[in-house]
Amino acid sequence: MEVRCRAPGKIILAGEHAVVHGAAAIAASIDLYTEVRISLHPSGQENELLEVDLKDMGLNLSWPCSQLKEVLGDCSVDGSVLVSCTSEKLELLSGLVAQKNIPQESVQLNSGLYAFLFLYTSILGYKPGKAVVTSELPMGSGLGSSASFCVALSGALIALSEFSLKTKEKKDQFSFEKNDLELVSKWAFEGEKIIHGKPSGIDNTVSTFGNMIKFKKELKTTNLMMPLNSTTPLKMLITDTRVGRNTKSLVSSVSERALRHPDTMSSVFNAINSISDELALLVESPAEDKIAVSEKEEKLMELMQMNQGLLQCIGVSHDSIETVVRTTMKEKLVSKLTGAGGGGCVLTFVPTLLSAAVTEKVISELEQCGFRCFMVKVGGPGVQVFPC
Ligand SMILES: Nc1ncnc2c1ncn2[C@@H]1O[C@H](COP(=O)(O)OP(=O)(O)O)[C@@H](O)[C@H]1O
Ligand SMILES: C[C@@](O)(CCOP(=O)(O)O)CC(=O)O
Ligand SMILES: [Mg+2]
Repeated sequence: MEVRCRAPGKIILAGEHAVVHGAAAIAASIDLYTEVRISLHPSGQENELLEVDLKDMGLNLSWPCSQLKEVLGDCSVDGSVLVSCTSEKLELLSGLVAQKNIPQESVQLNSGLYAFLFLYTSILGYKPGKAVVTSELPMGSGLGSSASFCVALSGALIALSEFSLKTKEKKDQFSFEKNDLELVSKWAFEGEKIIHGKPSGIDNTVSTFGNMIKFKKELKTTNLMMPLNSTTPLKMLITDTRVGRNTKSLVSSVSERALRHPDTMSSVFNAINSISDELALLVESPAEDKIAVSEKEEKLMELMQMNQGLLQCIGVSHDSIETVVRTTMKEKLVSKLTGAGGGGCVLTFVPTLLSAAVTEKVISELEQCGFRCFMVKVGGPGVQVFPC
């Protein structure tokens, strides 16, 4: 039995970091995907293995299923019942990965591998199988590679566990329904917790459901997730500064600053919340003629600019990000970091009437700084499963 599942990366138009502390944020899926293909092998054979092939990293690892069972213990496997990874379990998973002597330059993959082992064994138990992972997303650069990996993986695993419940004739008709999508997103969130420490849930939500969403984390009730219908297409240039960073440490540095300056940081988070609220209303507002479109674009750029200022003030900007902001500003274009910051990717809004010549000039200047630029389509589909 085999399935292929793909899930998109994302950009955050407003509200990163503040969303972890309860503010609203706006995110949209982009047309760059992570794909996970899983084939299950027949059980009851000798030397059964769970294999993972991270194609882009050239890393192929396997564990005997008997070893996984011995180390992780018996588990009651039911993909429809969510469980969180305990610190004891994480320790056991880290032991299983440590045995593989992963090269030093790939250690950032460790947390992804813990998430892989956790999700696979929690949803499918110790069934022998092979997962092949490929991704179009630059890893660790703010475009949500961790969430798209967790969503594509959870999607493939849920599809396989549901497939096994379906009658033979229906096996090639699988597609995710609303309940499946919610389950996929929740499992992916459990994976994100292993990678990020304290995710808000926005990345797995937008990667699962696609389009553009307004998201707000709720402590006591269900998170707010509101799809937004943008009335004008948004064109975004992405600049990858190629400066590596790690979401987990940036998120915890902001939390530490919030502990040191609770009132001040809470005012900043409130200001970011207002930016997200305003941006949500703006993208859905009608713009029937050219004047209305350009007024709307001016407002959007101003909101992005204010958000970048506040991100800088909470300590998550970086010299490379500021270089992109200054370089694009020469052509009156506005840029802001996207995702956790500290390097990674920067968004530049491309107004409808901007000439191709100016766009090319800006890209060329950014590339001379050693950055990589590309355009993305904003607001496409979320997770999709394809039977093989
Ligand atoms: N294709 C993948 N295979 C394995 N692990 C991955 C993959 N994509 C992302 N990850 C995990 O996610 C981490 C990057 O996540 P993060 O720091 O949140 O940055 P971002 O989500 O912005 O790319 C990687 O270090 C790795 O552990
Ligand atoms: C900083 C944050 O708001 C977004 C992180 O996105 P990324 O992992 O950098 O793509 C964290 C979160 O919301 O979980
Ligand atoms: Mg991430």
